[in-house]
Amino acid sequence: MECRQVENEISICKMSENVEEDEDCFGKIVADDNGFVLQDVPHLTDYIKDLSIVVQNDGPKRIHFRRAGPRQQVYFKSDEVNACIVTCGGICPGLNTVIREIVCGLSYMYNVNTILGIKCGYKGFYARNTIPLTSKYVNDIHKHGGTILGTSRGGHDTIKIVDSIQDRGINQVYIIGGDGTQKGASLIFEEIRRRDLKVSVIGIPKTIDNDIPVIDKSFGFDTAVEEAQRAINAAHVEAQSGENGISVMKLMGRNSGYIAMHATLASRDVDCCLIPESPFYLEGPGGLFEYITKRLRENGHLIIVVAEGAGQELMSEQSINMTDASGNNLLLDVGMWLSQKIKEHFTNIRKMVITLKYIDPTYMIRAIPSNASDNVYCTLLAQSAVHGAMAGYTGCIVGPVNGRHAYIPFHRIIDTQNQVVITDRMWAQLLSSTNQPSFLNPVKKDVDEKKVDTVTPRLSNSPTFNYYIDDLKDVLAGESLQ
Ligand SMILES: Nc1ncnc2c1ncn2[C@@H]1O[C@H](COP(=O)(O)OP(=O)(O)OP(=O)(O)O)[C@@H](O)[C@H]1O
Ligand SMILES: O=P(O)(O)OC[C@H]1O[C@](O)(CO)[C@@H](O)[C@@H]1O
Ligand SMILES: [Mg+2]
Repeated sequence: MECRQVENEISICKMSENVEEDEDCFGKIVADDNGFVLQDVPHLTDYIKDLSIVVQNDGPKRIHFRRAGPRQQVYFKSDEVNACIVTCGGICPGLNTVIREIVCGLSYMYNVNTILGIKCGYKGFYARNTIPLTSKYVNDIHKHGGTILGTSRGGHDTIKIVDSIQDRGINQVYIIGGDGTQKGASLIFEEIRRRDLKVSVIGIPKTIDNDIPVIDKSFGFDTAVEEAQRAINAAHVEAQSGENGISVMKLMGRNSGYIAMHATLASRDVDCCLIPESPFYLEGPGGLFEYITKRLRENGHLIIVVAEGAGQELMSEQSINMTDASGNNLLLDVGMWLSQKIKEHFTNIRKMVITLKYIDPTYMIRAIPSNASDNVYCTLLAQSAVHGAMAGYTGCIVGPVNGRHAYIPFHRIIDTQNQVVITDRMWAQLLSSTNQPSFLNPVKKDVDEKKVDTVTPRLSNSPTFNYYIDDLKDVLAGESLQ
């Protein structure tokens, strides 16, 4: 019997003989037809035969995903593989690491030598030259921010892209990008499938906003939060040194306030964190101005971190209704607007002396190379992607779900966005740590009611809790028990 310990918890064994059930002291071993065995734990019903079930939950079954990793069955010969890699959307720490590790993974683990870099995002498939990628070429790229391939927004034309894939004889497509990119990847996969092409399409989710659902977190997020600490430190020094010092700092987060929330919790110097998921108001009891007054009185200074997507509904007078090339709404500068409103209120109306500094490190936190933990994470993602493509999986992204790397079908992640759930524990912890108002019970609202409908839904259920990796399925060499 060949046994293997998986992550210190689960012993999965492959039997050379067909053992159906066995007793091991007080443990149980149960085998299935494929030769996989479950090292089960004792249960009361093993020895109390008439034990009755008190609650029987017949609700819908939980969703499981196929675990990522190497497989016994590989569907591509090394010299047959013609792979390509493309990066799309905004930049993010770790892009180059993922590129490097896909190239090295293909080359070292599967002896693949034909890998093309597609230049400048989706439009590069039909409008640009390609870059031949080798392990030597990518050797040092993880030490640099950005993407060596270049990236872009817009320009997704499914037919032209798939024509180009077909014309070039590409049979593995690695697509690194955020929510928009993965929507585009899903369309490419569908067209490839419609044409019956032997082409694996694997997405590697990228976004510092951490807004991709299902996965635990996206790469680059940790690095961005860490870099934000440097800016918060500067904001703190400025605020501490000025008379009634107020620092307003804007961080990225179009629809999701994860960076702002984590940067606030990590720093302990931030007095107030404003995110898109939690509408706020300025005037009146429980409002931001009242809180600023209180903090200045107590502490002499204060730091506000605001996610770029927060408070958009408050800036009705400046509405621009414009989109970028990918169709994303262009946001108004909430940091600038908020700074102006605070100045007006305290200087003009309250006749107070304040020293306000507006700090905008938004691009600085995403233009850097990934930190150590993101590097490890990027490597695991890239290797999972390579194993998946070589094993013939397609139409999916790779990513960790409840701590285990998995293959997740595109359709699971493209219809929703991951957002901070303000009724969840983490936001509650942030409110307790900053002591800021929750803004949940406004006496006076500044919100332009007409605009509220146009903003992203505020409360969503955290989808992560509903997803599990089934340890029994697909753990060893990729064969499912079912
Ligand atoms: N619904 C869609 N269908 C097809 N392609 C899309 C779609 N949305 C976006 N894309 C394409 O995906 C690419 C990147 O999209 P986008 O600019 O929205 O960035 P993203 O991948 O969401 O990354 P991020 O927002 O984190 O920077 C663009 O080339 C865009 O044309
Ligand atoms: O200015 P750009 O490059 O369009 O990117 C800005 C956007 O990119 C993101 O960082 C996502 O990548 C958002 O937070 C932000 O709104
Ligand atoms: Mg996006």
